[in-house]
Amino acid sequence: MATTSFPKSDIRVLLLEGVSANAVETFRAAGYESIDYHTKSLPDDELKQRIAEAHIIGIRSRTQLSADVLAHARRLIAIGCFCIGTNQVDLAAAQAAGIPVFNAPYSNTRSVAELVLAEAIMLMRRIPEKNAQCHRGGWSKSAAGSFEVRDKVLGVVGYGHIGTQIGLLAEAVGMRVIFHDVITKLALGNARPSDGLDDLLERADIVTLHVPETPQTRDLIGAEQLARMRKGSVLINASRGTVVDIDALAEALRSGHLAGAAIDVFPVEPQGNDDPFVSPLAGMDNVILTPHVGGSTLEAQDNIGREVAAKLVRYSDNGSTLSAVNFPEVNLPEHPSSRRLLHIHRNQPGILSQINDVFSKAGVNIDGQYLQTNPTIGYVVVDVSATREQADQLKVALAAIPGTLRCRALY
Ligand SMILES: NC(=O)c1ccc[n+]([C@@H]2O[C@H](COP(=O)([O-])OP(=O)(O)OC[C@H]3O[C@@H](n4cnc5c(N)ncnc54)[C@H](O)[C@@H]3O)[C@@H](O)[C@H]2O)c1
Ligand SMILES: O=C(O)CC[C@@H](O)C(=O)O
Repeated sequence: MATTSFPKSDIRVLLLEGVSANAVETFRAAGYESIDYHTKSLPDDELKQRIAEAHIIGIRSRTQLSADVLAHARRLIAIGCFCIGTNQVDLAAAQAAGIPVFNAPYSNTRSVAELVLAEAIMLMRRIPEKNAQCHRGGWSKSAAGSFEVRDKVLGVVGYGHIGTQIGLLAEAVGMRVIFHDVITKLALGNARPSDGLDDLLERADIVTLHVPETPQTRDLIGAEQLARMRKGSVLINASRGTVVDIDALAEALRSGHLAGAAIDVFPVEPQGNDDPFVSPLAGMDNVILTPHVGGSTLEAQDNIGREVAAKLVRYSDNGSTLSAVNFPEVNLPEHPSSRRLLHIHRNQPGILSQINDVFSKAGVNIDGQYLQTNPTIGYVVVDVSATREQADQLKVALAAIPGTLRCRALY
């Protein structure tokens, strides 16, 4: 088992929002014992207190790791988002502090796509209203407003991993797929790019959103875009709550312009399962409301738990930043006969020569050296033939270099 200059028993792992038990098992199997596990996100004050003590934190989509929160994370070495989205983390602030952020970019893709396909069929058949009526003792056996999805147009906004997957599933049941993306994408199956967002909105019977949360996607679908959608069409949003102006959507549904919607994500979501959910869409029979469960299948959560925990363990044990979303990527081999020094620094002139000076003065043999930089930070990994004591001394000397953000030794 890999050892670190800091005893593993003292490395504190803080896991929030009920991440899969697999994550806990993965950490324990790698020798990490101090695991603080919570089923909810934490209120800001408590989050700041706990993150101040944590070396590794695992979150899902609810916990906001803002620059303000990260300023308290004095000991933190890595962040794991046990999901696809990483918008809840201030990635630039984490990078500036020398903290890599990892996620699971594909583990719940299929789960979201399956749900969206099911919702498309349910909405086109007006099942949400019929279901609600039956529950109230009503009986509305009628084909009015109910359609097959065969030969209908599905408009996919954001043709990435999820968007392409839903496109293929939709074609399998006979839908015609058009898509809009900000970058040129390979069209899969018979899908065709639209002539921009407006064109897609004007042509689609079902519009489904699969963009990330960014400043550009905030209110991407507002009153104007909803008005462009075909009368009687439906909207599905399983991306992020900020992408749709929810009040404008409520109005478009009330007016009857849209026939229905399926919404999984909301501008403000409850912190946990015991907290109330409030939405202008609540109580509308033609709206499927789900509590941000697009990616919540046991298969997806098991995979995510293992995948993200393994990336965090690998970074902590070995220094590899492969697939980090905000950090220079270094894929490192094992180092069975060398001590490994990891140095994360601001990318400023002269720092590399100071790092090299430390090694040349120590007179140790360098067995391997890895370097990746981006305009903000640099990440240098040096494997040396050295005793533990020498490695400790090297770590102290490296940490003293001005511009150092984080420095660790692995034995
Ligand atoms: N509801 C859930 O439980 C759930 C689960 C997984 C992912 N998500 C959300 O779905 C999002 C998409 O996931 P993915 O894996 O497909 O991501 P992805 O990065 O593979 O695809 C996103 C696509 O959106 C495109 N895009 C970005 N900005 C755009 C814009 N302004 N207009 C049009 N296209 C734009 C990108 O170019 C990219 O092709 C995630 O970022 C996450 O927020 C939600
Ligand atoms: O599990 C979650 O909280 C988020 C799921 C989903 O939105 C994602 O980004 O993967």
